[in-house]
Amino acid sequence: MGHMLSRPVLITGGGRRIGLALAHHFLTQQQPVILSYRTHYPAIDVMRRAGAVCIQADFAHDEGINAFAEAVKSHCTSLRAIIHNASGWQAESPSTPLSQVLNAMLQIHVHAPYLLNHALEGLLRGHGHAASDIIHFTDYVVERGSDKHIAYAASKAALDNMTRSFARKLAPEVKVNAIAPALVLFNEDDDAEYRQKALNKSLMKIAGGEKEIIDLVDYLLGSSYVTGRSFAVDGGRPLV
Ligand SMILES: NC(=O)C1=CN([C@@H]2O[C@H](COP(=O)(O)OP(=O)(O)OC[C@H]3O[C@@H](n4cnc5c(N)ncnc54)[C@H](OP(=O)(O)O)[C@@H]3O)[C@@H](O)[C@H]2O)C=CC1
Ligand SMILES: Nc1nc2c(c(=O)[nH]1)N=C([C@H](O)[C@@H](O)CO)CN2
Repeated sequence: MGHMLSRPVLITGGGRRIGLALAHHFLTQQQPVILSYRTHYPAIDVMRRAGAVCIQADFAHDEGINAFAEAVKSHCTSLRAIIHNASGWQAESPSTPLSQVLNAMLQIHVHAPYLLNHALEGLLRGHGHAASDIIHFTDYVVERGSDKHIAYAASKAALDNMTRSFARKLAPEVKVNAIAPALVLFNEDDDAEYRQKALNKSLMKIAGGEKEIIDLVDYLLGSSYVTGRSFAVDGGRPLV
């Protein structure tokens, strides 16, 4: 039995970028954190020293998801929130069988949230009206599709739909909402041409940055009323 945390926020994919920024934010607020990581970046050791419980997990197969759920239960008897951040942005490519792309996208964006929400429901309940939260990270492409990330967009659309299903199942103790970003962070290998093209796709012409997401997560956790909804963080992209 690991050391027991008091109502931690659970963040999947907390080893880098937005998930790591969220974990750091909550720890700074003295909010206990459990995070999953697949790759052991140096940041994981930093988070551990800061008090986070960091659990290695690969959600590529249901066995890994279910084992992670059991590991979470060994560290806490209740959860403040589950933030489903873990994701793969995989495009279709001639070198990868289509079934492999589709299975990978469904595994991380549908199997993981679906199985973890069911497995950990009991840890979210029992704390009163709107006392717990689930947040699904979807994507702007849920609205309009994507010609280059078809399986990715479809799996995020399924996650968007599950937001409403779990909101109906878990209210009023647990609120369930989605955050649908467009360009929040570039990837290191994004070249100047790609970056400029991507920036031009929104009205605001910037990448939103982690703080936009963190501030919205704080709002959702602080609400006693909002549930079953998706919140776009897209710089006005649909209006371009
Ligand atoms: N960045 C952006 O501009 C946008 C982001 N979003 C969404 O916001 C969320 C955060 O985005 P971002 O920080 O860029 O995400 P990243 O792609 O940078 O990180 C995703 C995390 O998920 C983990 N992960 C991937 N596959 C698996 C798996 N099979 N099992 C366990 N963990 C896995 C990764 O682990 P590892 O490091 O080991 O690969 C990584 O830590 C995502 O859901 C994303 O889809 C949506 C639109 C735009
Ligand atoms: N898991 C991820 N999903 C997405 C990423 C990412 O880096 N990891 N990035 C994007 C892009 O920023 C896209 O929104 C640009 O138009 C989408 N999803």
